[in-house]
Amino acid sequence: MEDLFNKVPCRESQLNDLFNLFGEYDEPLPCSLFLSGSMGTGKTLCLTSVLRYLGYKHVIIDCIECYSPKIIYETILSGLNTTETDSKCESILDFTNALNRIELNLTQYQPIVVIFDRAERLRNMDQSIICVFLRLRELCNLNICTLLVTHLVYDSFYFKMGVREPIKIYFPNYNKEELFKIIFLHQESFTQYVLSSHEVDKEIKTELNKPELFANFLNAFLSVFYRPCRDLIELQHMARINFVKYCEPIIRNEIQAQDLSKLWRHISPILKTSLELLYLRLSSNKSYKPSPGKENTDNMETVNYNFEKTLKEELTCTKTFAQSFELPYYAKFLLIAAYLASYNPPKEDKRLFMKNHGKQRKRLQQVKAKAKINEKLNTQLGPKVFTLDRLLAIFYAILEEKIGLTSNLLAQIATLVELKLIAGSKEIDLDTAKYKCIVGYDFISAVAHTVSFNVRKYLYDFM
Ligand SMILES: Nc1ncnc2c1ncn2[C@@H]1O[C@H](COP(=O)(O)OP(=O)(O)OP(=O)(O)O)[C@@H](O)[C@H]1O
Repeated sequence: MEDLFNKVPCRESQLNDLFNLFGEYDEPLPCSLFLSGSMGTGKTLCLTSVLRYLGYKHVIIDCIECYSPKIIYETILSGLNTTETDSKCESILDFTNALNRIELNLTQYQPIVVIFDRAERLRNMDQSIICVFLRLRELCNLNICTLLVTHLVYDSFYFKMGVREPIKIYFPNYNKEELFKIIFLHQESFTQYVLSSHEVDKEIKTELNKPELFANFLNAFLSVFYRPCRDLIELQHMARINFVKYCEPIIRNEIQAQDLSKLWRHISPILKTSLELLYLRLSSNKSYKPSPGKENTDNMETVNYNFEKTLKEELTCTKTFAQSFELPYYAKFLLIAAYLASYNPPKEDKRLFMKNHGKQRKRLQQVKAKAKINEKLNTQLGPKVFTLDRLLAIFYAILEEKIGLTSNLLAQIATLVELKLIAGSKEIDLDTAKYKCIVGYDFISAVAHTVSFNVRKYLYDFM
């Protein structure tokens, strides 16, 4: 058991609670438990470690994957390895009947734990379902315990009646010392990660393997990252990236592993820059490499500067900016439609967006006129105003699938206005609303790229 407590540090009280509640093999389990705490606070880890240690039968239901009651019932039954898996289980009655039938196959007091991970999703289902799960013990004769695991507090689960209050266990966020202790557990894997991407001689390898080096780095790292981020998973990810950078001057023999102040001066600007990348998970292919000839310490600042510049460029480039909005699928098409409406003359819409638009005769006058206009491209003249019905017409023309005009769709136009990607009124009025798309070509082509749409093909300027 000591081994388990060492593997899951800083969670002694929660582990003890779980051990006490689950008790001995032949003792009755509590009816239901409620585990809450922010993401990455070790809820799943503690629970699975305890259950594995005790050897209790358990089924984990991910409420995102099991999105309907039927799938939940069937996953529980198949998780219990019963012969009932083939039979259909459509309702609560079928489910409890099936549980009562399997009872015969199990030893009478065999403990069974059913875990609902991301249990907040259960709130979207019929209220009776969650009530049934919370008092499953009473509905069948099994020694069964239901466990809800969620990042919400208990008060966010509204029940009307018929609920037996579960026993609650709270997982608070880790403080700085605890985060240090947990990340430090994986010191070896961090060092292996550095060694896997660099060739180093034996002497340096010994230096890199020293726990003191990693401890020093982690202290420096947490002094910068602890304030803006408490998420263990993100911290581990950022620490992994930055530890490589911390070790690089040591590998290049530019800084001694013991020279803490030089190492701090080297890593502190890099840490500050990578703070801006928290949660972004940008591609790390552009990681900086010193160009040949820049191998002494004097050039280190230039290297750092270049690295910062690359990161800043990546952050400020239009593509990253466009993607950072994370627009939904139809909103992207609405924005593209708005761009096309702003930069194409309305009289060309028929030719651009309709399949059978008929032939257009080219009169000399027209050719001349076009040549004249082309001197000033629409895309350079700035956006023109368009009406809502024109926007919707273009939207439906460029969208291959046919979807209904719902209030959801119209609300997305209001969102685009709110995000300042389109200028206009937030009130959607088919008769009077006028809009203007205010994003540039680079932005729209980055957005269009994500939905595999070629904007150039539909722009009058490029015809
Ligand atoms: N005390 C700890 N000791 C060691 N590792 C930990 C500890 N707490 C969390 N972790 C690690 O953090 C990661 C996330 O933990 P876990 O999945 O248990 O969190 P969670 O609270 O269940 O998160 P979520 O709500 O997102 O499911 C895992 O990789 C786990 O190993």
